[in-house]
Amino acid sequence: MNLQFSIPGFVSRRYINETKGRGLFAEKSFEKGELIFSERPLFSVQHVYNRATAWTCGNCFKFLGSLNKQMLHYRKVFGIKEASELPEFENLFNFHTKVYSCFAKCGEKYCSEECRNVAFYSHHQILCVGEQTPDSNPMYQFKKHSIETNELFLLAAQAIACLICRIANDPSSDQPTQIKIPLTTNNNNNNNNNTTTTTTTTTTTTTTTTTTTGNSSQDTIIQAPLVERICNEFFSEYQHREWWDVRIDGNFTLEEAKVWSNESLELLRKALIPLLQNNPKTNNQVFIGTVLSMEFYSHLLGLLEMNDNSIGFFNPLELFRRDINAIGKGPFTTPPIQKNLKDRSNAVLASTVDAFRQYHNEQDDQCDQEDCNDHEHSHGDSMDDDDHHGHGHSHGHGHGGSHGHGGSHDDHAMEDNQEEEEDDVVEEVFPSFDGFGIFGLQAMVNHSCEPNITVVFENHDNRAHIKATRRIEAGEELFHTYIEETNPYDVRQEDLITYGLKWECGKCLEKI
Ligand SMILES: C[S@@+](CC[C@H](N)C(=O)[O-])C[C@H]1O[C@@H](n2cnc3c(N)ncnc32)[C@H](O)[C@@H]1O
Repeated sequence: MNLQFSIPGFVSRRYINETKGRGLFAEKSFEKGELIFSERPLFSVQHVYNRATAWTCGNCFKFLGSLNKQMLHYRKVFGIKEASELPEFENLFNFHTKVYSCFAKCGEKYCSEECRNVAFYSHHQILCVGEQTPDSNPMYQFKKHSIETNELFLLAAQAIACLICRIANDPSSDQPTQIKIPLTTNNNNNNNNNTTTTTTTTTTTTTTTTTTTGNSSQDTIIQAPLVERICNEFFSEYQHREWWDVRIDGNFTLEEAKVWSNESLELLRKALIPLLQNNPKTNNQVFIGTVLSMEFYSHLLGLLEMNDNSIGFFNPLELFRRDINAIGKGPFTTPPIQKNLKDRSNAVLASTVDAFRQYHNEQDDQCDQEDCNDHEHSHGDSMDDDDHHGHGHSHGHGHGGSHGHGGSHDDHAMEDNQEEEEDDVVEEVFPSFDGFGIFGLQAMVNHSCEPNITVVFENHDNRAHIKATRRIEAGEELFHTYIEETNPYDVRQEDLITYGLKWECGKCLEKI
């Protein structure tokens, strides 16, 4: 995790004021459509609901295999026994990756050895449940609980696992020192001066006793300057509050958030404590007590909730299906494919297309029955070729949609989507990848209902590309939208309440 707060000559982070905190600013002018910067997430996960129906690499999220392998995978998911394959021909959306299994055969797949290694050594070795794990396994229980309550716990576990891996692998981490972890609320910390209006957790290895200061912070013991650096860089650099102070909306109550967090942390402790005690680098009571405390966990969840971004891009099979049938406005194969190839391809795809259509109908019925406002992951109608804004997603039950900070789906998003006709929507049969994560620089971008940037995933992997939606002058602040900015004023204000603030961009001031 290398935090980066500027790209010299392109963008830099600046402190604005107490209300807004910091923002990201252009250091040079950018033309409409120009790439401002690209970045990979620090932590990221695929939405659970999306896992069976978007078969992607567990590290970079690229769709796995090839068009044919994708199709065979979904046939297996739906129990379709058919052997026909797509004909070979040059297609814009054709691709080939290898498929590697996790070392421990837990079911996770990767597109390359490099992706498998990166995921395993950065966090997966801590979170992997292996093959044929009994239901009683605490990590299995933790994951099950996250799926049933809130997927944000999965992202938090990944962040904690990354921290543990870094400590465990750092050669200097057995040199104890005094450290301060700014866990308490920080909203408006200055750019370089990371002062918080808070008390901090002070640690020393000279004693194992814990004392309480006048401000209820604890003197605790943690080893290693590395722990300090990691915690400081993370907690000082991003806004955070306790999770239940960040976003409680119609999807879950404050009480639920507290109960779930307690249950979740208890399971995580059961899973991780034996592991931490087994490694001399991490076997420190105070370290364990701190990173697995409710104070740490609730702030970590709050930090993730306040700073996450959605990640989404099309399934190449869907692009292929649209391409051969000239559906939507995407780039089509040139020259157009011959009719016999098109017919053959459609015939091969037919059973999987039918199975997905039925699946989407069942999902929609279930949503209707449950009167659920959680499943913004619409399969289709909101997904036309040009506008993938607001492809909201839920972080499991009750997380209720992402902050939706940007997250246009792919390279078609830069077209003039404002001019898109309301009814010009294209059915999405093969589901897109849908996930969320924390991006170091994007997390510094503030909201406006008149954004000047958009986020696209044009490589069809987790690398976010930030592009200008209009000409941006040097020195201007970059804004993206956390909500569906095309909604009317009242709806936007309602949506913004979940962020605990009222925004006053030009559009809102004029009540447009
Ligand atoms: C993803 S962070 C953006 C970076 C943040 N300003 C910082 O200093 O770390 C989101 C938080 O920034 C603040 N924020 C974002 N846009 C804002 C705006 N237009 N006006 C005021 N505060 C804003 C809110 O506190 C929000 O919860």
